[in-house]
Amino acid sequence: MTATEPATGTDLLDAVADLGAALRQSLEASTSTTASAAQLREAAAGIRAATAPLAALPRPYDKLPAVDDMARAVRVFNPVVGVGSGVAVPLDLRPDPAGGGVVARAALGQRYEGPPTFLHGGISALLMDQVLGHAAIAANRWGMTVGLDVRYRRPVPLHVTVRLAGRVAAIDGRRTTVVGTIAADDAPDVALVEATAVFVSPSPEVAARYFAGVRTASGEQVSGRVGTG
Ligand SMILES: CCCCCCCC/C=C\CCCCCCCC(=O)SCCNC(=O)CCNC(=O)[C@H](O)C(C)(C)COP(=O)(O)OP(=O)(O)OC[C@H]1O[C@@H](n2cnc3c(N)ncnc32)[C@H](O)[C@@H]1OP(=O)(O)O
Repeated sequence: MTATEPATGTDLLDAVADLGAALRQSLEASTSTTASAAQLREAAAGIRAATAPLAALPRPYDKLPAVDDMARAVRVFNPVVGVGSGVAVPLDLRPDPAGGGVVARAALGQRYEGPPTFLHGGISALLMDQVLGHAAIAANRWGMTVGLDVRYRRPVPLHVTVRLAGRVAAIDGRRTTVVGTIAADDAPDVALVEATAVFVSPSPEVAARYFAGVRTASGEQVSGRVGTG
């Protein structure tokens, strides 16, 4: 069982993951196709037709999806790790066997392009925020990001397997400092991106104020207890 893998293989979860994969294929194809204007319009019409029945059955945004598992920090529509998200990679974060922290490998596609043939820097920051956040959670230190420092040493190539890693560097009260890198998988010691994030666990009063209205699919209030256990 991994940090980001959903708890159970239900039919709904399988379907959510299947739609997520189709959405990602669609986004990738739309950013890398040479199709004609007529072909693009036909695709747009088909996608709109497929979307309408989903949009007719909305879920309130303060009600968590039935497929989420907050106790294990599994969020199925998370924009980085969520298997149901069209914009997610999705990253498959696992405990780092080299000791401490978490690690994932992925090849990033053209839908994440910034400079031609390279990853968008904002996407690197997004990925690092999530990876470092999971490293904090893996150390039982869930918190909200209060600071994220990203150093872009070299551009991250698209379509090449990269290694994304994070580990807790310091703990101070409710503050957790986490460091991490993005590197080519075949040169893991040469950081292309270096990041440091500070996560702060909200005080109980603040957590209650922020999340009091949030309910799980079965109607339970969401507690501040988030972990990977
Ligand atoms: C019931 C909850 C369930 C949730 C379940 C989640 C499951 C997750 C699963 C999977 C995802 C995992 C991965 C996610 C990755 C992405 C994370 C994000 O995108 S987070 C969104 C962006 N971040 C914000 O919107 C924060 C905005 N900031 C705030 O709301 C507040 O600053 C908050 C709540 C974080 C802290 O507020 P205070 O009132 O509780 O605490 P104060 O007293 O201000 O600070 C506490 C300590 O932290 C230090 N601190 C505060 N800000 C700091 C900063 N910028 N740098 C350094 N230290 C700072 C302070 O100096 C203080 O330290 P001293 O106790 O005095 O030593």
